[in-house]
Amino acid sequence: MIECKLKKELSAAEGKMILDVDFRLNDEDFVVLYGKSGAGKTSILRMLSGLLDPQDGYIKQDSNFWFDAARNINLSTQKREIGIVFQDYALFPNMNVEENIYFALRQKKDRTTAEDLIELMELENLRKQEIQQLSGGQQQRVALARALVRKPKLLLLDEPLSALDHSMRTKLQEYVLKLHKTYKLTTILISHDPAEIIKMADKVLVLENGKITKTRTPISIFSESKLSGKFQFTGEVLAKIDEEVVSILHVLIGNNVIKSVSAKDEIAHIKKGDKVLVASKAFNPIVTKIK
Ligand SMILES: Nc1ncnc2c1ncn2[C@@H]1O[C@H](COP(=O)(O)OP(=O)(O)OP(=O)(O)O)[C@@H](O)[C@H]1O
Repeated sequence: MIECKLKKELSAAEGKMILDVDFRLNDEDFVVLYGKSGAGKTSILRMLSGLLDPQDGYIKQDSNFWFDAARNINLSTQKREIGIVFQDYALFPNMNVEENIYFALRQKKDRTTAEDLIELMELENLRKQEIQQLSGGQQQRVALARALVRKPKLLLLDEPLSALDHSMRTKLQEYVLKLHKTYKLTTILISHDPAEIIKMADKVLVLENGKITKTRTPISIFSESKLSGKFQFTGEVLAKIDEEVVSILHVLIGNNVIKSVSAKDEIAHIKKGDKVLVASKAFNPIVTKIK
């Protein structure tokens, strides 16, 4: 379990901002930090990893303190059991794939984990490749393998997939989930992409101006009503088509068929032939002249 209470004054564009957060993560949680640019998401990851010192608070992993302002405890990044991957791959350009992964192991000589990661991340054929010759997605696979080679408990991901195109991003999401499960990690991901968040996370911490304002499941965050559901129609389900993480309902309303996208588990109980109520959420009505 990771427990932390972090406080620090940051200099935001509009002036000073107090980052003041208090949260706890259970083992094997997959948590997303979600919020506007400048809300403090990266600062939280930097504090957890020992790259930025909080002014007050503590960070505790099980019974080990990584940081405790009151007792002057502040472990170096290397001594915290973390792996980090940033958006810019931060690999060593003068080393090949294998050397990048093995570099972190100089002290430990744990070849088994390194070899397991090379297999899991499907890097076998790229072992001797220079970093510059790799695609963005391949570089992030190397970065993920390198982050985990010392078997950390906590994986910190600062928008690692945001520079990748859609199909590469979808593939990398699978790799991240595979790593999360295989190594029983606690993972914190910064992401702005609702589809990615719904697919990956168990829990979302919403950050606004340095404070956590909501801790919820992804579905409840992204299906929150933005306006009252004034527009409501009843209809019959003609078809339900299951996609990767969502289901699409085809509903007959009057003489029209409308398609509605929902998270799979949210409408798991709905089947073809059911009568349903369709109500608008963030409704943006379109008006078309008919007469
Ligand atoms: N070491 C620091 N000292 C003081 N202020 C800082 C420091 N690092 C970052 N800040 C400021 O803190 C604010 C929050 O930055 P942070 O990078 O944590 O936000 P973010 O939510 O990750 O944003 P983005 O989504 O754009 O990456 C910013 O206004 C930034 O300028």
